[in-house]
Amino acid sequence: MNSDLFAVRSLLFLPASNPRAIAKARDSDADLVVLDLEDAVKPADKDDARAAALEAVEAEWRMPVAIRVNGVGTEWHSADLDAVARSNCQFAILPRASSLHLFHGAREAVGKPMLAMIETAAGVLAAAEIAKEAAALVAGTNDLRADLRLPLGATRAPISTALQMIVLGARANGIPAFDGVFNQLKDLDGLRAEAEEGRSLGFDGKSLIHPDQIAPCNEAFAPATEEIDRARRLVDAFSGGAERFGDEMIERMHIEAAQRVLQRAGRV
Ligand SMILES: CC(C)(COP(=O)(O)OP(=O)(O)OC[C@H]1O[C@@H](n2cnc3c(N)ncnc32)[C@H](O)[C@@H]1OP(=O)(O)O)[C@@H](O)C(=O)NCCC(=O)NCCSC(=O)C[C@H](O)C(=O)O
Ligand SMILES: [Mg+2]
Repeated sequence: MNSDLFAVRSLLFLPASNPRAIAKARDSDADLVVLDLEDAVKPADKDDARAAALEAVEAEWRMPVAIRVNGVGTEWHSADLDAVARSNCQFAILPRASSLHLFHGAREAVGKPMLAMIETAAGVLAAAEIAKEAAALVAGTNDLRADLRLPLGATRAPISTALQMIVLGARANGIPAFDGVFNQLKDLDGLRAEAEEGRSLGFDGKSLIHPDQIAPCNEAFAPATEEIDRARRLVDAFSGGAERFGDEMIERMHIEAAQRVLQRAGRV
C-alpha cells in the first residue's frame, strides 16, 4: 500500500454509515478512501457510523484509509478523536479547520497524520499556518461557498483566490493540496474539466463523492504520455544555465518541474 500523499490523485469520500459504499470503495481504484463521520452522516447515525468506521479499518485495504471526524465544537468531536486515535486508519481529516491552535489540539489527540479541510473564510486566511502541522490541505468547496454566501450555481471564479491560497499554503510548507468535490453525479465530462482545472491550479488530486468519478479524476491528475516524453527530453537535453530547447528557453527550474513530472508518473 502506498501511503505517500503526493501519490494521491483521488480521495473518495463516503458515509461510514453505508456498508455497501464501504464495500464498493474497497474494490475501487481510489488512491485514498475517506470514511466520513461528518456531513455525510445523519446526526442519529453518528455513533453507528463511528463504530462502522472502526470495524472497516480493521480489514485489509489496498489503499490508505482516512477517517473524517466531526468538527471542533460539535457534540461528536471528542468521541471521534478518541476512536480515530485507537483505530487502524492511516490518516485523520479535520473538517472546517480554522486556526493552527485548534488544528494542533485535534492532531495531538489523534496522534497520527491529519489532513486539514479548508472550508471557511477563516480557514482560508489561516491555511498557510495550519499547513505547518497538516499532512495535506483539502479544499472544502461546498462549505466554502456556503460560508462566503455565494449564490447557488455560481462558477468557481468567486472561490479562485481561496483555491490558490490553499495551494500556496500547502506548497509553502511542502505538503500536498487537494481540490474539492464536484456535486453533479452524472456529469463526468464536467468532473474531468474541473479536475483538469484543479491540476492547472496546482492541486495534486481531487475529492470525489461517487465511484464513477474515480477514473476521469485519476486520468486528469496523472501526467499524460506527451508530458512524460517532453519531461524526459528536457532532462536529457539540459546541461546547466539558460539553453535553447526547440523554440523555448529552458533553465534549472524547468528541469526541476520536469523531474517532478517523472517522479509523479513513477508514483502513480
Ligand atoms: C450522493 C450519494 C448519496 C448518491 O448515492 P446513490 O444514489 O446510492 O448512488 P448510486 O445509486 O449511483 O450508487 C451506485 C453504487 O455505488 C455506491 N456508492 C455511491 N456513492 C459511493 C461512494 N461515495 N463511495 C463508494 N460507493 C459509493 C452505492 O452504495 C451503490 O452501491 P451498490 O448498492 O452496491 O450498487 C452517494 O454517492 C454518496 O453518499 N456520496 C458520498 C457523500 C459524501 O461522502 N459526502 C461528504 C463528503 S463531500 C464534502 O462534503 C466535501 C466538503 O466537506 C465540502 O464542504 O465541500
Ligand atoms: Mg464540508
